[in-house]
Amino acid sequence: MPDPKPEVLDFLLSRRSRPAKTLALPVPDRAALAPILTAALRTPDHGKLEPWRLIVLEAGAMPRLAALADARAEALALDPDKSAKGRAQFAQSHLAVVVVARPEPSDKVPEIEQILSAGAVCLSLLNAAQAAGWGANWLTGWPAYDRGFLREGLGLAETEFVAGIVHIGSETVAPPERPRPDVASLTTWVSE
Ligand SMILES: Cc1cc2nc3c(=O)[nH]c(=O)nc-3n(C[C@H](O)[C@H](O)[C@H](O)COP(=O)(O)O)c2cc1C
Repeated sequence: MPDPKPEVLDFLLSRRSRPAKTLALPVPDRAALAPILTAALRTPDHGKLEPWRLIVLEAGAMPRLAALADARAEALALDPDKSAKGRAQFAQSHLAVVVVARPEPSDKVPEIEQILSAGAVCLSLLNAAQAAGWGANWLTGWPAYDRGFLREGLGLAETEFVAGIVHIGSETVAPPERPRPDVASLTTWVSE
């Protein structure tokens, strides 16, 4: 017989992100973050390869990363709007968790499955943070794809990449709900 958990289902049916720039203090401390990170890594992982790792960016790291985003934007000759967005993601944040994908060659587990597992870590992290009462937002942005930023700012190896940067903090505003997908038009039922 099913063992329903209506509270969990209600949560999943109503959960939503908050824009990172609207997240404020306080943010979870290391003790409060621990179960959120544990839940995030309790993620389907074919072959138990653990093809991901986490980097927690605390408030003290943000000015350095914002300055590096500026420097990289200048080196890449990015337009001012794009440059400012890259900086703001770090300058305005008090806490973010970088989910790093690190797929490895495997005869058994195709790379795409390892990458999908990293995406699943991002959603689990988002859900766990929201379930714990925090606002959260899964972002990438150009710094997440800039090898110079990743190497110098986050210490990523060339084989690693960012699956997501999940910002976590206190909710201040609830913007209008975004339109949600039409399940019927996206679902095919096969019965014979
Ligand atoms: C891989 C990935 C990267 C994303 N990057 C950004 C981003 O850089 N900027 C942004 O505004 N939203 C970005 N989003 C979208 C938001 O995280 C999110 O989908 C949106 O705010 C609604 O989320 P919700 O369904 O949890 O409410 C990204 C989503 C994914 C899956």
